[in-house]
Amino acid sequence: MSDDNLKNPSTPHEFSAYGAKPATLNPNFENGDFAPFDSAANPPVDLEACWEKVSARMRIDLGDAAWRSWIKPLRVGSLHNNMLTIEADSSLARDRVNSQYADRLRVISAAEFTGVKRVEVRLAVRPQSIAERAPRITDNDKGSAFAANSTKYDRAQSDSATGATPEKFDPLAGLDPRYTFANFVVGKPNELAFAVARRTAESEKVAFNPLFLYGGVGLGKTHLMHAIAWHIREQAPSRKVMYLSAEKFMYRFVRALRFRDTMSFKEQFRSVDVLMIDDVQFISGKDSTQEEFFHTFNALVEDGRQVIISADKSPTDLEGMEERLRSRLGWGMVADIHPADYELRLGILQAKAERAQIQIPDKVLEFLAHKIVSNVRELEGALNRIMAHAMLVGREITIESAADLLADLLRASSRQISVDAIQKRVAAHYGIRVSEMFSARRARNIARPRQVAMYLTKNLTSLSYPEIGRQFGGRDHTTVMHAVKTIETLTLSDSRLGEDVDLLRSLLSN
Ligand SMILES: Nc1ncnc2c1ncn2[C@@H]1O[C@H](COP(=O)(O)OP(=O)(O)OP(=O)(O)O)[C@@H](O)[C@H]1O
Repeated sequence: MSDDNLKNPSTPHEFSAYGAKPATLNPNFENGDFAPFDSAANPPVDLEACWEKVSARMRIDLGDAAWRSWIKPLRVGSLHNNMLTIEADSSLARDRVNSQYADRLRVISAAEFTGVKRVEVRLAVRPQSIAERAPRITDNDKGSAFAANSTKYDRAQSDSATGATPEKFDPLAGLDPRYTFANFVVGKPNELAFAVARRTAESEKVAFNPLFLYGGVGLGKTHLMHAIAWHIREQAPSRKVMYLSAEKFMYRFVRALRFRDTMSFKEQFRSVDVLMIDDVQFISGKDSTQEEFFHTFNALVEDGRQVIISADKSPTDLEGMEERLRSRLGWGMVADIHPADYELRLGILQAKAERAQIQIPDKVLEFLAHKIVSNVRELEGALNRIMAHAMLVGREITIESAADLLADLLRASSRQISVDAIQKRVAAHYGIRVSEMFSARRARNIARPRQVAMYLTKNLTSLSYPEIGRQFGGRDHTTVMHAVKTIETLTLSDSRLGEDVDLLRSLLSN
């Protein structure tokens, strides 16, 4: 869709995947076997015209940059049984739109597809794009599990990498323009990561090498990585910065092997001033990619170039990563991003609502900050839904209407159990102080409840053994493993303990 089309919605829309076809026909019907849209339930709908309106509203809503990156390349596919299919040109783009903009697309589509009683939105990859796809990488390719995190940069690289000729490589294409330091809200849980990221971006000389940022899903690692790249690009344009996901690093490496082009691969990566690799855990268990990464890493660090890495775990907890690489990754500055606390969640909501210039009452923002505790991405998703609704109905949103709109998210969120809640509940049950969960005391009346709490944490949360150890006063992961095994065994023979554990589990789960 060209920008002109937006200004003039009557201009026929270039529909490259299918050729120019009448807008009210379903392009999914091949060989001229066209059927009117949704003939059973609704009158024919001018899909192109409706989609243009949706797209135009998304443009106003998201701002030009995000719209250009993510919405503009989408095509309207079909509308069948109230299911509107929107097509992206790659699975990376589809997943990204799905995770970031689907709610807003749904609400706006429901309003703009007039004449249709109800619209559900589904995102798909344009069939032509699937056919064009390069053969998949066999080295344990994680595929779409990672696609949601990929940027347009990845998509551009991936799409251009499908041809047989060496692709033109833009090392910074597709950095998300919203991911800047200015747009990053700082609070206790992320202040260290923010400070070192800023320092690294501002330093003319290599600051910490490597800088290793880690934290759970959706807590802002990619945001900080992009912010560093933006800052360097603006302040020191002569420095050569390369940013890419570890998935893409592997992709490019495998491709270089396939085209026997490893020399130029090495040259490309070793000639940069700053190398940024996002989600490095992706290469866990991928031995040859790790080997190549190890050599690239060493070459750069030895040559005094800056390396910046992000991952979902600390270097020592990266399972499936070679020991020598894990230890190198931990050599420089390691900074973690903790889950956002209430104040930070509220701050992020306020900043985002303010930027979107949409009035949401404080009470509603506070309600969201209390209820959506999983991660910032989900928090953003919830706010987007509320803002889209506020924009559409033009009425002030209340806590009740927010709760209705977010019923599914709130249910999922309330099922999440925190270590803190487990420790408090177990301590209360056994009549000990919560602080004993972290203490070094080994007396049986303290040690056993602590083991029960570790066992429940392993069972009711997704935390790893090392992470649990840290939450229990910095204990070693082997201590946690021992505790879990002990309780598992004891509950088989000690019915009293078995009952205690069952009771606690059900109290915590409901
Ligand atoms: N402190 C913050 N201030 C503003 N926005 C934030 C903050 N933290 C996270 N976000 C936003 O939350 C969303 C998710 O962040 P991001 O993609 O950087 O997470 P991530 O840690 O890289 O996740 P993943 O592990 O899935 O790769 C982004 O839209 C980002 O802008």
